[in-house]
Amino acid sequence: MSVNEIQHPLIQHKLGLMRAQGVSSKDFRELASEVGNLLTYEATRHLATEVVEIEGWTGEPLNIKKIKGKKITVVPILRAGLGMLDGVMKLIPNAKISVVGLYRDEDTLQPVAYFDKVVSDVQMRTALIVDPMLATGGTLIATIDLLKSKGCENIMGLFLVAAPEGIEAVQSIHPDVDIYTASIDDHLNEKGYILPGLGDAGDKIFGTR
Ligand SMILES: O=P(O)(O)OC[C@H]1O[C@H](OP(=O)(O)OP(=O)(O)O)[C@H](O)[C@@H]1O
Ligand SMILES: O=c1cc[nH]c(=O)[nH]1
Ligand SMILES: [Mg+2]
Repeated sequence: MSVNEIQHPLIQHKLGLMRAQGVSSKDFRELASEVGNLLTYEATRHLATEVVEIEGWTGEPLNIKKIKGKKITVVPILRAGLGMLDGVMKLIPNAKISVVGLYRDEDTLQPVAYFDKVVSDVQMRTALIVDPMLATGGTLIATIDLLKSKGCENIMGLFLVAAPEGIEAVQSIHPDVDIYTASIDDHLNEKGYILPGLGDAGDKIFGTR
């Protein structure tokens, strides 16, 4: 498993704006999408390419590079993952989308699964899980369990913010999954919120509460 904290100035600048007290839902949503886009650029850096011959604009044969072999399915985790989805899809518009729905029980902090619609050929694809927050890791572990139970073997996750506790939990159970995040934050508080974190990302994206 590789854990990648992306230090790009654009990502750090945009994430900093998201952390401000009183940030509007409109700004938070736009920034979540933009950082999701930039994280996708980083996470796809190592996709294999192959050379194929085409007819170039002069009519002469020309060798170009195309992304090779395995295709991607993007896996947004409802609800908050939807806030990053359009930014991700702008870079990989032909990817299939596998939606999963889980929420974290506020008292037990355990993930509760309520929906999944995973593409039928997920075993032939790289899954790119998308969620703003990796806190205790329970939601991510449950999502990876689901994808693996359907035969998916290549899994990556994109997160705006990740807690060290959650990364460690995921690493101990799913050491093969690569993580890309804009920030590994400090710690979880007693309610399982990431500090300094972003607060409740789902509520900010959807304007609830
Ligand atoms: O790592 P964990 O401790 O499992 O917590 C992370 C999960 O919590 C948040 O979702 P939430 O339960 O708030 O659902 P929502 O997206 O519907 O707001 C977040 O978007 C992750 O899915
Ligand atoms: O800090 C956190 C932890 C879980 N879910 C969130 O939205 N924020
Ligand atoms: Mg939430």
